[in-house]
Amino acid sequence: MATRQSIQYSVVVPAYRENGNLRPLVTRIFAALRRVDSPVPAEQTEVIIVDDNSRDGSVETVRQLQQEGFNVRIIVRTTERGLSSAVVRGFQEAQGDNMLCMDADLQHPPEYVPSMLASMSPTHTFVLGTRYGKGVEMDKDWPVHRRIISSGARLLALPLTTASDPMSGFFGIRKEAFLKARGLNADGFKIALDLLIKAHVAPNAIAEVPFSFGVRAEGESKLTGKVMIKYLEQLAELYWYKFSSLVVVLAIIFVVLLFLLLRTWFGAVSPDAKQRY
Ligand SMILES: Nc1nc2c(ncn2[C@@H]2O[C@H](COP(=O)(O)OP(=O)(O)O[C@H]3O[C@H](CO)[C@@H](O)[C@H](O)[C@@H]3O)[C@@H](O)[C@H]2O)c(=O)[nH]1
Ligand SMILES: [Mg+2]
Repeated sequence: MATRQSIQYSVVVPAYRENGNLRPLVTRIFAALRRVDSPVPAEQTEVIIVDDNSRDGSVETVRQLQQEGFNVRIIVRTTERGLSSAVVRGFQEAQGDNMLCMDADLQHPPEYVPSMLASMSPTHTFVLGTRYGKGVEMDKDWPVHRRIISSGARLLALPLTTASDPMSGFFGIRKEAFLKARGLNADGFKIALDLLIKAHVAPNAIAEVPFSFGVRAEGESKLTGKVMIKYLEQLAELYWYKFSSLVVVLAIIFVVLLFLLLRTWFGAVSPDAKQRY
């Protein structure tokens, strides 16, 4: 097994009740990394599952995978819940300088992991798996209502970032960029968007990798109406985060202009007023 120092790449997987998906996920990730043309060595890569006390056999599956020689470990949280906070926890625990986040349910193809990891560098501190790139399409079985919600959510984020798919759950960030982010909103599902803004990732520091978003292999989605409301709250916070200084500057300009206008107006009126009395 790889030594602690040799780990350069960490794959963080938030997971809740995903036992059935963990074995195919981990074995496919390492199979992709062991290919001769992989740009990233399997020995320098670890997989971290962040599970919220699913108690569905996930711990036993990971233990079995470890015995088979896979560099995978599982963090079981018992007091916290939620996708974004699980990702943040995984990034905090990661040993690699290049950290990738992906879903457990195989909607993010494990075969893309090597190229996603290799796309990160000191100049490209963020890699984004995008469903809106050239030549890719959402899986044809993806429900229409999810496509509509996804497009609406993307539209609302347009003023915040130039990234083509900031809603994506398939993304990576370099450790040094992650450490710059302050006050992350770890509620909800859209941690990539929060990181893009709060780690101050410049547009030219984002590498985009188009991929086709598949359908869930097993189990069910945890994206509920509550998650969508949380997204709107997160957007409001990010708009304020990004534009509040602009609002303050505009308010100051407005007050100064108003003051000058009133002074000119009263200055012009008062001599007449004196003459009349
Ligand atoms: N630890 C933990 N993991 C969670 C939780 N909720 C969800 N997850 C894990 O997060 C991953 C994504 O959850 P899904 O429930 O499969 O989400 P989705 O509807 O497929 O949404 C995905 O696609 C969206 C784009 O349409 C993304 O915006 C979203 O982040 C996610 O990647 C899965 O591995 C799931 O087990 C939680 O409360 N805790
Ligand atoms: Mg899913």
